[in-house]
Amino acid sequence: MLADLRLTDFRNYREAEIAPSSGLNIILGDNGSGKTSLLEAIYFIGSGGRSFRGGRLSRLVRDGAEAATLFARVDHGEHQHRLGIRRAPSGIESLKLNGATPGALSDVAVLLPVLALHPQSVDLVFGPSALRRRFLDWGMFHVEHSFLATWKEANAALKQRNALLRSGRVSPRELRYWDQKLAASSGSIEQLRSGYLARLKARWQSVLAMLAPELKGGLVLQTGLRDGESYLDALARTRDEDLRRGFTHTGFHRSELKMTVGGTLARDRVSRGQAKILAYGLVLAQLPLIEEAGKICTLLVDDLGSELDHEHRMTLLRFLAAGSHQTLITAVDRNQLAPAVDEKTGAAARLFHVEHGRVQRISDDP
Ligand SMILES: Nc1ncnc2c1ncn2[C@@H]1O[C@H](COP(=O)(O)OP(=O)(O)OP(=O)(O)O)[C@@H](O)[C@H]1O
Repeated sequence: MLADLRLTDFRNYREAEIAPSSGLNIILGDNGSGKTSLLEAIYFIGSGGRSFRGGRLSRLVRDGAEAATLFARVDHGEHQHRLGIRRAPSGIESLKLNGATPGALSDVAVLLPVLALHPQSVDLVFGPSALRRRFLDWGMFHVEHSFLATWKEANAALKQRNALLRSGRVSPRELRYWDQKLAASSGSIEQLRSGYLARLKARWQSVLAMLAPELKGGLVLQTGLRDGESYLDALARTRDEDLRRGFTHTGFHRSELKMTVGGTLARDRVSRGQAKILAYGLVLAQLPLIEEAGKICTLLVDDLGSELDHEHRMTLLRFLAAGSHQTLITAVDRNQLAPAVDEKTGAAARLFHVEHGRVQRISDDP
């Protein structure tokens, strides 16, 4: 959970600080004031250097500045950690965790599980399978201890196998070696994925039952393996094509997470508003799974209103306001959140106002 964040030269912020509460936080401000950028900065830390906005990451650095820096204090279990990231237009320049340099961005990201609801969330429905697979893997990264090591192993085997395929001098013995490595780690990942997916799907369906009971959602993981086929068999089957194209066509990296509604592929059937509910439901379904693993999620909610009708928006807001996780919601004004975030729930929220890249706390909340 985020205790506080100081950002320098990030988007339109020259220098700003925010200390959100552990519950509901509302960030108010006019169009273009910097609300999304604030959420984006938090997401950047928790996602290991990504943005939910799309576009070039070099644009995160304020115009004319050399680099953006983010310093955060993060409560994780009993401990508080200090995280620091400096990002130049060309890439991450330095990374600090409690004053030392961590081995990888994932060492920082694991301390701050962030989930975001935002206009591009619909990509989880309409976008390529890789996005849904990454989303599923994000949950496992936080929940399954063995996932990261297995995933790194699988990735390394995949890279080596692809390099060998492209080398033009393929030794059958070496190829068999990488087949075995890739098959074993792909099998372990799929096993973890299917266990996690069963739990995620159950949660998703109960969130949907509350948000939009007319949407009967289904999620299926397709590995591309034929009936009774192992990964090793499949790698042998696609070997000739792999050699021809210099690329591995079978493995953990090719699994498809299919989303259906009423038995039809969701992306061919639903409206944009419905897609938003399906996608938001999927994001919200991760929250309890992360919490069951003893972690507290930070949920970032940007521009909730767009494309949702009043009733769906209010149901969603009530759900968010009642949650036990740390939530930051942006809005142009408070009326957008009323009556779901009413006087009672609103009084428990911490309010911030953003103007021209400056953040000001405007409530004396708990
Ligand atoms: N690299 C950058 N340097 C300086 N300013 C930037 C940079 N990138 C974006 N901006 C500006 O930052 C401002 C804040 O954008 P942001 O999307 O955070 O606003 P917002 O408050 O979420 O707006 P809205 O309510 O319209 O969604 C915009 O005016 C944008 O043009």
